[in-house]
Amino acid sequence: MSHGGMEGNDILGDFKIGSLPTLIYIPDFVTESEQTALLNKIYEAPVSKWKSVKNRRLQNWGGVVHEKGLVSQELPSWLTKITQKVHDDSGMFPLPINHVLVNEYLPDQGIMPHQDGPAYFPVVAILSLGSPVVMDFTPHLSLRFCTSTWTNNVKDRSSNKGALDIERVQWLDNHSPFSVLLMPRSLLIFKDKAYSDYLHGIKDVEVQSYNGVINEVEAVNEQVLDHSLSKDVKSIQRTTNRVSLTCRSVLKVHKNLFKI
Ligand SMILES: O=C(O)CCC(=O)C(=O)O
Ligand SMILES: [Fe+2]
Repeated sequence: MSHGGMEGNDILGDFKIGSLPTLIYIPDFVTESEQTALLNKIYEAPVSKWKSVKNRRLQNWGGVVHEKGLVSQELPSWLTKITQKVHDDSGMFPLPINHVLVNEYLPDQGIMPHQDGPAYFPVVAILSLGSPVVMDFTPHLSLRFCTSTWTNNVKDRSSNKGALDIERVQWLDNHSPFSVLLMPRSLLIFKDKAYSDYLHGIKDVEVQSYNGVINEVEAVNEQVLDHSLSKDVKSIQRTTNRVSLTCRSVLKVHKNLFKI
């Protein structure tokens, strides 16, 4: 099914940012009125739908994610409208999007650097609403480079240690931290290495610098429109809440808990 607007776009060609092959940033993915409609639906949900976690509140849609998969619940139609558009326009999801996490951050809240859980297929799309923020990506050394792992697993330590050290240094040379400015109504997608080799997080501060973000050109375009972006010092003042919709595909789906 096609949803207009993005037809004919070569997503990777037109919206890839930074040096990784699978990091996509699409500004203005939804309109102002779509943003308002989504926020209305999110805030119409009963208070019991919100779960408070450290430093933010969240709503879980699509079912409960366990280590062994998803005990699924149908997404409401106001959400499938957006997940279908994300799926079809991006062409980055081999499976339907069946899970959406809505995160709400007050201006001084963020999310610790983390990697998303193993139950998800390694691609994520984040729709940002409300206040702009900067998301930081930090290289995350895989376990095979950790000393304790190779000491335990590798029989011939002397010959393998050197090779592993070289590989480790090469890996670090190829992975640098970077940051992305997430403007309201934008969509960020990361997949494969951008998903597995980096932690992602948002600082819990009201003022953030966007100097050097890999999509800084985006900030320059938006300054005139968005008063939360200061031009001279390249900073964002987070004056309102930010609400994000994290869209993912869980591979294993169970219709009910008893079948797990
Ligand atoms: O709010 C965001 O942009 C990030 C959310 C996130 O990383 C997550 O839900 O795993
Ligand atoms: Fe995440």
